[in-house]
Amino acid sequence: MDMVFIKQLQVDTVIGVYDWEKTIKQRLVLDITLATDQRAAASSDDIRLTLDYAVISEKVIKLITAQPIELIETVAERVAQLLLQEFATSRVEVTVCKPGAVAEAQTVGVQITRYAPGANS
Ligand SMILES: Nc1nc2c(c(=O)[nH]1)N=C([C@H](O)[C@@H](O)CO)CN2
Repeated sequence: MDMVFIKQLQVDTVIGVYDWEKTIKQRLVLDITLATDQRAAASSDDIRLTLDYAVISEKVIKLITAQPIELIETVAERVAQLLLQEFATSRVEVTVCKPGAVAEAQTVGVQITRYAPGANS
């Protein structure tokens, strides 16, 4: 399957479980992959026939920064549902990292895969 991907999308937002986290912005870093058949876009050289990674990035940033969220699991799920609802894709993978969360670790995070209704899982 062909893929459109976005790597290391940086989003500064209010994220976290603890009270002290609710008054500051912290960085999240996302990797996103969307399955899509690219053959029609490639043969016609027409962006309207593929998934525009710039448009996707903009919508994801807007969604995440719209309101405070506690868990990065919630971020991952909301992003996956947005992508499945608004873009022509059968399968999405979303990784959300919170690099500042654990001082002893390079990064921590969650990764999910979600399918469009009717797509093979
Ligand atoms: N699985 C998760 N574990 C933790 C989360 C989270 O979102 N998912 N969040 C926190 C705190 O907000 C933490 O990042 C503060 O440093 C702890 N564990």
